[in-house]
Amino acid sequence: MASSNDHLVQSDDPNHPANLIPSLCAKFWHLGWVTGTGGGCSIRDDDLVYLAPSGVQKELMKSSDLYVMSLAAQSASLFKRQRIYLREPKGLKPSQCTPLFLAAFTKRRAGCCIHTHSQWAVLVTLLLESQNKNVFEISHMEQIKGIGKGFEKSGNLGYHDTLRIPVIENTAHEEDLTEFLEEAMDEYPDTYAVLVRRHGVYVWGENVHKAKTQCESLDYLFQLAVEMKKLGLPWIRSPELVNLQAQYK
Ligand SMILES: CSC[C@@H](O)[C@@H](O)C(=O)COP(=O)(O)O
Ligand SMILES: [Zn+2]
Repeated sequence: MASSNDHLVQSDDPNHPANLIPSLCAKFWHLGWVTGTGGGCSIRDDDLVYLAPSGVQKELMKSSDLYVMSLAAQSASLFKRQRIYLREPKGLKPSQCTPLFLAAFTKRRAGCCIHTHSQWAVLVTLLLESQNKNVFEISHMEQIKGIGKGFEKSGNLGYHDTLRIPVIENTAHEEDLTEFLEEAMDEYPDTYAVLVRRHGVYVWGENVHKAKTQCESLDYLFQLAVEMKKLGLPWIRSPELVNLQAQYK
């Protein structure tokens, strides 16, 4: 089966998922999102899901290293943990993030899901841990407008909206995060991301462009939040300040 379906990862089109995953991961490595083999990215093109191998240097991946599966065949399988691949590269194992990426594809019909080990995301989860909180909230920041309003909703959040990103606790094995990620999606149906304590973040979007720009906007906001905390500035603008602004309108 493996070699017969090599055509699934062979294309001259730079926007083909099999070419995009390696090129995106190479870019993400420079941002510190996928260093030391951590993190990754998966793309769904209609029923086909493209996945990276596990434990490889994600910035050095080639299209021939990728796994391909049918999403429908996956959901139809009686044995959810048994995965059927249309294409499997030799001598590699599929990413441990696979069930988490599949959750974004099946529960939110995402076209792309990115997992980063960004230190900004990790630091935000640590700051929230010290406050006993399991949701990141920030308001009145222009970059919030880079995040969509939610699943099956059109348009993006506005400047006056509060962005909320749930946090789940880390587990010893990546795949054990799946049930908690799914629970967070149910509790926050409009979220496009879930932070993982002391680990990183999963971000998705309806297509590659949206997943990438939302991940960039969130990383920007996580970094900003860490710097604000250092300066003693609150993440939610206080009502007093809102009143003060209204006074001088
Ligand atoms: C530095 S090891 C990180 C892994 O355990 C995991 O968290 C991860 O993000 C990547 O898993 P992988 O199976 O290599 O795709
Ligand atoms: Zn990870």
